[in-house]
Amino acid sequence: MISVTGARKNYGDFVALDDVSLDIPAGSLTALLGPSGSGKSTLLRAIAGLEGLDAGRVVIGDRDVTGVPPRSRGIGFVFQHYAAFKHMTVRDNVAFGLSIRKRPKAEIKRKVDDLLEIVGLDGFQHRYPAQLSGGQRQRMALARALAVDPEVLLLDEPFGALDAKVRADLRQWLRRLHDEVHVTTVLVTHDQEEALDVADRIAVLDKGRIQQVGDPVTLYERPANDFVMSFLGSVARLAGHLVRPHDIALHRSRAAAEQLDARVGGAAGVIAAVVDRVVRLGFEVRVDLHADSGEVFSAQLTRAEADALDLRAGDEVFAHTVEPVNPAETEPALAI
Ligand SMILES: Nc1ncnc2c1ncn2[C@@H]1O[C@H](COP(=O)(O)OP(=O)(O)OP(=O)(O)O)[C@@H](O)[C@H]1O
Repeated sequence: MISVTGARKNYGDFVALDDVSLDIPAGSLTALLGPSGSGKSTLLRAIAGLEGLDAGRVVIGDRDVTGVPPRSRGIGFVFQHYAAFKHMTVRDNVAFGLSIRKRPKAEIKRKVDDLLEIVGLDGFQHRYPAQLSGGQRQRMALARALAVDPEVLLLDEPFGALDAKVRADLRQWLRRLHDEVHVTTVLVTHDQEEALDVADRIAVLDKGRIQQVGDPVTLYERPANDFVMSFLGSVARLAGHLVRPHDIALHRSRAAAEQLDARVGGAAGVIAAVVDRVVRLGFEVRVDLHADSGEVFSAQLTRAEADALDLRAGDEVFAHTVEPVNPAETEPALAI
């Protein structure tokens, strides 16, 4: 377990960490998620000891490491741009931490072979970093960080510089790697999809404060505030209420909308709106609308729902939110 208690960090007048307390369970893969400047890197660097705190404590396992230098904290760290030793082969880069600790040669060989296999670089040991792709280099960085058996693995946007497809592959790979090695891992990301996809716990930060901590489903379905809700997925504003686009139901008839809205107890009432655009996105269909009040919003329907409604630009519809008190009582909101 990692415990951060009452962490404060100021840069001049700017408050980067504002009384942050966070427990990170042993063996978890926890994401620190937030927009640029929210303090997530500062928090990670404080856990690593790369950043001193103005106040607060950091405990790793049963050791208070607050004043302890990074090299003695039992951590492995991977940055967005991994600074590999360019003149060393992949093998020597991964072995580096073990070599300087003067571990026996046979042990180093065994360990490096194992790690290269785990990170999928076992035919690449004799290459130099310049001969690897960006994704391979980050995997080498992870192998190197893991080589010294860290108690904690700290990752600061490790896939941030890679293109979307490689990022998506690597986060799946990181998830599998974590399931295999179980080292307590903290991942900094500004990408909600990455956090939801890979982490078993997410701490959402904004303006140097923790907004909510929980598992991905809880954060998505029961966000603590509007910030968390907006940051974890797309939202629409309907009569002043923030709702997920897939929690908006559309009907052709006002009476049907009112009847269903009364049944589910929707928060926003029934709103007359006009369809601006219907966009098919694979299995889902996004309907862009504007209300009589001028409010612009989007609803997300399944293809079957959209086909049944057969909407075109210019059509009038009646929208309400589907926020059932008891989901068991709710029928699919599609009475036309
Ligand atoms: N050494 C520094 N000197 C002054 N200000 C700093 C320093 N390091 C960070 N900051 C400021 O502290 C705030 C938090 O920075 P931090 O790097 O923790 O944010 P972040 O959430 O990781 O954002 P990003 O995703 O952009 O890296 C930012 O506004 C940043 O400008």
